[in-house]
Amino acid sequence: MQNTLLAMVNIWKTYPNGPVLKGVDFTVRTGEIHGLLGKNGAGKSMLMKVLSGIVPLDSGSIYWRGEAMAITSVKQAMDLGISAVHQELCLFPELSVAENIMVEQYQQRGLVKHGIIERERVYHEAQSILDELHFEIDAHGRVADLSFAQQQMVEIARALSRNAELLILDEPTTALNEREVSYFFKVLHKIRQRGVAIVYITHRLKEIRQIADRITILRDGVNVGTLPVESLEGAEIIRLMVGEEALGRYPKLGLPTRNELLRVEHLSMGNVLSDISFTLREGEMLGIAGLAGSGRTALVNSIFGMASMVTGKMFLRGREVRLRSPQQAIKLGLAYLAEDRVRAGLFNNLSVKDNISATNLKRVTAKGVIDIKKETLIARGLTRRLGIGLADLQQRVAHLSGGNQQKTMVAKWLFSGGFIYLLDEPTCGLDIASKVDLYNILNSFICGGSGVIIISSDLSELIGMCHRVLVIYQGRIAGELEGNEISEEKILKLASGRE
Ligand SMILES: Nc1ncnc2c1ncn2[C@@H]1O[C@H](COP(=O)(O)OP(=O)(O)OP(=O)(O)O)[C@@H](O)[C@H]1O
Repeated sequence: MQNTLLAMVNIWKTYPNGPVLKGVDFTVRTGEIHGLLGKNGAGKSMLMKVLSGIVPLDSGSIYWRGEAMAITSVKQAMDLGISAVHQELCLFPELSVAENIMVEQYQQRGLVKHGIIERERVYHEAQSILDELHFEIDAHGRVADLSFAQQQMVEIARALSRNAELLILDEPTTALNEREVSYFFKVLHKIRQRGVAIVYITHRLKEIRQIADRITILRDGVNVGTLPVESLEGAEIIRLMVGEEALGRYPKLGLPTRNELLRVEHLSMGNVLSDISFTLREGEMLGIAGLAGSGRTALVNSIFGMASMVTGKMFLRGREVRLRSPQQAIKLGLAYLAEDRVRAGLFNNLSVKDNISATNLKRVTAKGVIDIKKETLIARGLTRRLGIGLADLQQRVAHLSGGNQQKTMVAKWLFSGGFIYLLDEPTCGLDIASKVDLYNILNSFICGGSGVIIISSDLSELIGMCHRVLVIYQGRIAGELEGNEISEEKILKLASGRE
């Protein structure tokens, strides 16, 4: 086992609903970046929870540097040198960067003298850790004032300051823009050069190709392959993840466009949006592209009645409307899947069924009483169509995998029964098969005469699925592309103000 830092052997974990990890073997070598892939619910996060001491295993063995270890707590995992950075960061926003990095190590590093914390030394030590990693972050700054990407760096600095030898990163680039991702990758390379191993969980195959040395693919709680990244074609990875040949990734429909559903005229909002005009027709999927901060999200917020100081006109099926609240928007047939939904829009302690029906109880209520049969039937139909892996509809949302929580959020809005769907980054966190499921559901909506607006930073998704794409640059429509004109090059040119 030369060079092997970690070996997890025959790991089992079962919940009342059934086994989640079924005898998984998993190894990590010193100083490698190891991609961990698999469909939503395959067991990736669970395997890492076992490794980082959050969840106890039922049976199996863990070897650390060749020695058998029973990892029974997060502290013990950290003491060994195993640190996880989760998607929901665990920082104190009101404290400084230095305090966040050092807070657990004051005693250990001798930073407390006569009961008083030596602030200057705290800042100095934290700054030298940040500088050594080439993170351009001021240790005096308040965490709440940093971007998400910078906060992630602070978490990583904190983990490395505790001498982590294995860093677990769970979908670390989800909230980063392209520039931040390329900076982040440089950081990961530097960390690897220090001999630290990284387990990198993601659904983005392109990233895996760029960054990983080896990959492991989990399917339904089983390791179906650990291989060097260059030995596998993308299609082969997908086949291993999904267990079958992947069907067409973008099932775009070419429907004849019909009546106008939505018309926006000269919409402006402070200095965020300026003179935006466009239409959406029945049977159409309209993409909105633009860099982070270009005004993409502000645009859909203002259409959904969530923004103030909006000027201009809006027409639904030819009739002028003034939307002043999301409630009013929902009533008139708009549905909005917001970008910041990650778990925030779900009631964690309620069942999947209750979460789905919460947006439109009227649809399942007769004479003031909820028709449970109808509610169950619709919820079951939606969870099946979206492929939400769950034992039963009563399962609490808190116990779903991240991707399945995401799909529940989508199901919830689909249930609301609108005819104009505003979707902000709808496939973020979904595996490849689930993305296709979602596209097919959207197709069924446009076939039924609805219209869909998708904001996405995934350009191949926009190119693959949309009939038209509006590109926003600094709050204005920089250009509109249609049919074969829609290409990555053109979108990027318009989005960066170069055309
Ligand atoms: N506390 C729990 N109780 C019961 N089942 C659970 C619990 N936590 C997770 N599970 C189940 O374990 C399975 C694996 O979940 P896990 O979070 O590891 O998936 P994942 O591969 O990380 O997926 P994703 O890509 O969606 O994040 C899922 O079916 C999930 O519902």
